[in-house]
Amino acid sequence: MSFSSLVSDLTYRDDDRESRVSHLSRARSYASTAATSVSISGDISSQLHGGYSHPLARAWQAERQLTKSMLIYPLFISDQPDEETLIPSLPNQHRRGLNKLVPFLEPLVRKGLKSVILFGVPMASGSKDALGTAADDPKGPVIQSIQLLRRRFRDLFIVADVCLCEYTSHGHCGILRDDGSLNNTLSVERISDVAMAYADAGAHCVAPSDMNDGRIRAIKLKLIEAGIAHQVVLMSYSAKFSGCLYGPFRDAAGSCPSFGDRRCYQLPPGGRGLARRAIVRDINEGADIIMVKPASQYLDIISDAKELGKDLPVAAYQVSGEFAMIHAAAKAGVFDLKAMAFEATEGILRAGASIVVSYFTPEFLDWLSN
Ligand SMILES: NCc1[nH]cc(CCC(=O)O)c1CC(=O)O
Ligand SMILES: [Zn+2]
Ligand SMILES: [Zn+2]
Repeated sequence: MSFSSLVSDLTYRDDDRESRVSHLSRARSYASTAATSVSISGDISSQLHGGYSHPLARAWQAERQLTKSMLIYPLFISDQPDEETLIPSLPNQHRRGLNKLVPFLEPLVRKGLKSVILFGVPMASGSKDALGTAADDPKGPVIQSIQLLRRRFRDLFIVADVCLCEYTSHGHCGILRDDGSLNNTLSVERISDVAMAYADAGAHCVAPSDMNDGRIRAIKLKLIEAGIAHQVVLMSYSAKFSGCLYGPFRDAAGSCPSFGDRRCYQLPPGGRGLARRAIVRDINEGADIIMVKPASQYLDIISDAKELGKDLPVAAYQVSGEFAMIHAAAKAGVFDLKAMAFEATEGILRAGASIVVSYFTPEFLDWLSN
């Protein structure tokens, strides 16, 4: 038996401690008698298996290991206080009213949930208009839930997504000109007002996902002017790509554009250069965290964000389509759900993210406890 076949034999018996030990002593005695004939010069660096033979040693290979504090859980908050509706295209996820929020979150917070991101969903007829007035309605779902969650969960970090598409009659992420294109100036003015309203209500973090140019600077300036810039995190969805992965979210939030698409403000999937420019711009405008979205299809962009903003945390949003796709494939027997959820997330962390927005958060809280 050759030394190398003995070693691979050992590897295959990794789980069987008894036989592993006896093989080990055989290997040692073989190695000592064969020492004169085994050349150890030159190719020592070819021996890698030893470095990851144990589960803990395997975990140590990752620069970053997933922890509960890296996770942000998206919540869809309806303006109907008692609503609790399953979203068919987004497995296990619900749209919930204010009265359903605390009972739902209590067990998750007990399991170690650290952060949520809030999306308001106005269901009442007539609540949408051209300016997205409902977005910062003090009686609306986002402001109400920020106040409720701040009161009920002292340590929960509350992120408010800032956009208009859930609240506008046309479903676009800003205020439109007559020709249907975004009026950037008016949109930035409105978006920064909404962000301020959420920060005033007590959001720890505001996260504009609208993609209007210059909104990070506008929000930062208003936060400074109001004297609260020192206690609010500004997380920019800097590199948000248009594509087909937001479908289930738009079902959940009722935010599908009534005409056209978002290709003139969200980035084209091939636009790596544009993404890099947007990331640099948002850092210069005062972003505290850079987000890349979607996640798994854009790992190069996550790694670019980490390179360009090496002193900022990078967040990645594993979006509704990525989540639904993993569920569908697991259901079809392609792979095990948990294994894939970890593999996808490990890829996202490896690329450079240290914050992950994920619909898998409740599952991860269980999986990371064991
Ligand atoms: N500005 C809206 C918004 N904020 C977060 C998401 C996507 C999240 C997901 O798909 O899970 C979207 C959808 C969109 O741009 O249409
Ligand atoms: Zn939007
Ligand atoms: Zn949004």
